[in-house]
Amino acid sequence: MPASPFPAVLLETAGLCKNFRGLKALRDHALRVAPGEILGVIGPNGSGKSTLFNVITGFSPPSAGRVCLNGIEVTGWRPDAIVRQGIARTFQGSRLFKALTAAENIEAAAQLALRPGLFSTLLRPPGYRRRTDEIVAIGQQMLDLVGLGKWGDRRAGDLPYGAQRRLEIARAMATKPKLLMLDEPAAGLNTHETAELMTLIRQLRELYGVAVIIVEHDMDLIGTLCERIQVLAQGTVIGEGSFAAIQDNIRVREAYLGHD
Ligand SMILES: Nc1ncnc2c1ncn2[C@@H]1O[C@H](COP(=O)(O)OP(=O)(O)OP(=O)(O)O)[C@@H](O)[C@H]1O
Repeated sequence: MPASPFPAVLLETAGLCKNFRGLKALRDHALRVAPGEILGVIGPNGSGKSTLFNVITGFSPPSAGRVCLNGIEVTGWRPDAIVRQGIARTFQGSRLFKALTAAENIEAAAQLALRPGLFSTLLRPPGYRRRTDEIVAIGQQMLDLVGLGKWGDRRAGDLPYGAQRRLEIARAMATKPKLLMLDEPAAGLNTHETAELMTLIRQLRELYGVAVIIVEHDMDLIGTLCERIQVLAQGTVIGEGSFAAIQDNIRVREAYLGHD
């Protein structure tokens, strides 16, 4: 694996495998992501990108290997514990609470990260009120950030599609992640919305120092935004480097770019 141009390591996977009965969806995966880095993961359909996200974020336990965040091994942890450790994600399809308002969607996520717990909710000890205020403030801050500041009271399900996708990112950011993982964030967006999305992702890194891993089929977005790209095919890493380097990589061309 080529060395990362960033010296520090935030996320590290090693020997990561995921088998579904006979199918090896992920084989001996290894990756290092630095704080604040924007990394793209690309590959043909079925190459293991979503499986990688699921294994890192605790939605699917790996068959072998390890995942470490800031030197702490989080392999096999529950998704909520991984969120509290500092990894947040979005999904390919929307997983918003459609009947809740935009603000409530974000506040629910902030609550998970701040962990008020049943005790606090029932007994409301000193500090409870402050924490509730903090959650509402985070919610508004995140809505403003993604351009939905005036839409907090709208039902999430009533928002236009592009706004729902931005709300998903706001919800993930409300957990104050060190690493944000976006699964096909530009899917279904038009050119203008995709450009806005790229600006937003850069802002998130600048304002919060968050590292971002993006799975995306939109090669313009990947080439414009990502400092480094990892390419998967049939669950295996077949290339890694700058956009120019992976375009020149013969294995990548054969497995992926040649299919355009
Ligand atoms: N829960 C599951 N049970 C069985 N097989 C699965 C499961 N999830 C994924 N797979 C298989 O694992 C392989 C990798 O799938 P994955 O969804 O990770 O690919 P992907 O690169 O994200 O694809 P796409 O670009 O189409 O989203 C595929 O062959 C898929 O059919």
